[in-house]
Amino acid sequence: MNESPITNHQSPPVDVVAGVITDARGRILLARRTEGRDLAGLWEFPGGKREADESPEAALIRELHEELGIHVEIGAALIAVPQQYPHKRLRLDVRHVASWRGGAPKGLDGQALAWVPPHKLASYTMPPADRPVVAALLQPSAYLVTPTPGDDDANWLEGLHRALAGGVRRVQLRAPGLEAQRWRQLCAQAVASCRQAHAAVLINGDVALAQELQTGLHLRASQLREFRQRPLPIGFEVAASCHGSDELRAAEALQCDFAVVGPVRPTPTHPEASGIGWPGFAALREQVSLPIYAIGGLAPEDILEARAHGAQGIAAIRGLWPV
Ligand SMILES: Nc1nc2c([nH]c(=O)n2[C@@H]2O[C@H](COP(=O)(O)OP(=O)(O)OP(=O)(O)O)[C@@H](O)[C@H]2O)c(=O)[nH]1
Repeated sequence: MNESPITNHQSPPVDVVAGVITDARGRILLARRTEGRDLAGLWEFPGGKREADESPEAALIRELHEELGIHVEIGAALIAVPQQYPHKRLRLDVRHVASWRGGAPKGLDGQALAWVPPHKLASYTMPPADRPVVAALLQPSAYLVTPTPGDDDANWLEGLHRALAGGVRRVQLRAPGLEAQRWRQLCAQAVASCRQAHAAVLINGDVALAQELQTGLHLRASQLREFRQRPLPIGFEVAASCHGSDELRAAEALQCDFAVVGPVRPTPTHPEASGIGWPGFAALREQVSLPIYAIGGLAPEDILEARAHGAQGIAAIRGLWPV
């Protein structure tokens, strides 16, 4: 290691490139970091540091040849995660590997290799920057937050059906100020629709209703202080809205599955808040290893840019609600 032992949040990040190599059975290749290196023993996506004069693609091609003995063709970008570690900052730029030749990958540096079915990735201990990478591989890139229903509940349910038919697979049911009994009934119907579409569903703010309807729970930022432990058992998703690093750390301490951070851009729903922009988002993102959706004036066409700043994707009310 040649990094300074003194944490310097302003020091430029180390650029790291890594590849998602998938075999014909859909399994993903992980490599185990060898003894004597930083984060030894942890599993990671094969790759390494980019040299100053290299493009990310050239660096990844070189690293995978040196470490695994294969010649790869680089595919689509998955996510680039800015991450603060105690002694350094890095930006982990992860690409899919479209194809390779040169036979089966071999651990040429003496590193153990494992072909891992996607649903088992979470059981491998990985560095903090890899948690958002695994989430980007497995979880939805869009998180719909429902608008408050107007007078017509059927119309609102129809909007939800259309969003689900359009591919939304994670939904937060939210309607601040709606009368409790009406909202409970609407939620029960909405939960049934989400289940039918195999979409994850989280209820905003109301633990009792989430428990009753057996859904996930989305905590408002102001609720983070109310809980000392995860409010629902593992297996029921818990998420939180966060605006700064203290709230993100609180969400991580509560073992939230993911967070939502924004506004990236100013929005009509929160006109008082000026946007933090993508650099502001990335600066918060690197403080924790939680998967984080970006919110605030975003729509599906922003997902690629969101991923380039380490986001799981975008969360939106209007941007994901069919007109
Ligand atoms: N290749 C790879 N590196 C990762 C991943 N996640 C992650 O945090 N890293 C970090 O990115 C850096 C990669 O650099 P490297 O693989 O060339 O490691 P190295 O031994 O030269 O680095 P070191 O000097 O930090 O020990 C390491 O600090 C490593 O911990 C990952 O999934 N793949």
